[in-house]
Amino acid sequence: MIVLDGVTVEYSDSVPLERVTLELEPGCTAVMGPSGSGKSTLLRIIAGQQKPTVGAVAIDGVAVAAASWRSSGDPRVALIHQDYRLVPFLTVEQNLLLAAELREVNRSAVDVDDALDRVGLPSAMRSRLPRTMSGGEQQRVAIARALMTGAPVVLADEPTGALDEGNTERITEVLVDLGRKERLVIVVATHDPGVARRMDRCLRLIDGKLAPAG
Ligand SMILES: Nc1ncnc2c1ncn2[C@@H]1O[C@H](COP(=O)(O)OP(=O)(O)OP(=O)(O)O)[C@@H](O)[C@H]1O
Repeated sequence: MIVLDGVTVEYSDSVPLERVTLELEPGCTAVMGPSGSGKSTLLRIIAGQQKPTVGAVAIDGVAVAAASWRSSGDPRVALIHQDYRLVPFLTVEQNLLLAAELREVNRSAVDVDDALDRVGLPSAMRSRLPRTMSGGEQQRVAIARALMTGAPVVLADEPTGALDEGNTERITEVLVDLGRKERLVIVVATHDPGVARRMDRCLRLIDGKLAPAG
């Protein structure tokens, strides 16, 4: 379980998160809120990519590790972006293996076909370059890359923001399955009410504060 305790993020001219306290269980949580309400900041804080000004974040009782010269954040968390961020000159397989290597995943746990299968892509796609794939396929590769790390927490920042309706549906389905069937903690920042409805729970941020549930 992820616990945020009184998390505030403050810059000289803005306060993107203010005293946010919440618990996130395995399953799917949507985070909605207007542009600038702090959704991406919240995901970066959970991933350890940014330190709160005040407050604490822990996963299963252990404080989230901050990014350092060796890592981009806590190894228990994988972050997926709207624009996929695949390495363009590497094949699908190489993109996935690179993620496992950077996270120092045990070789016996590295299984490219399994990761592709879990996001509904055929193993024949292993040798494709990202530019030869549709946006929806690339986003599925980005999710498979997150799975390669073995992280029990997968955060997705607007994962369907650049996709059409059909691909939005497919990506949402993949994330929902990972939360419900595999019991990963899935947190999805989204502007799409249709995506949020599919999740188990929806949080709302307004000006950096958590809106009351309901
Ligand atoms: N490094 C920074 N320095 C100053 N202000 C920042 C910084 N990073 C974010 N902010 C501010 O924090 C606020 C929240 O930004 P954030 O990206 O978390 O919002 P968001 O809800 O994800 O927005 P969107 O839906 O448009 O992606 C914004 O007002 C933004 O300008």
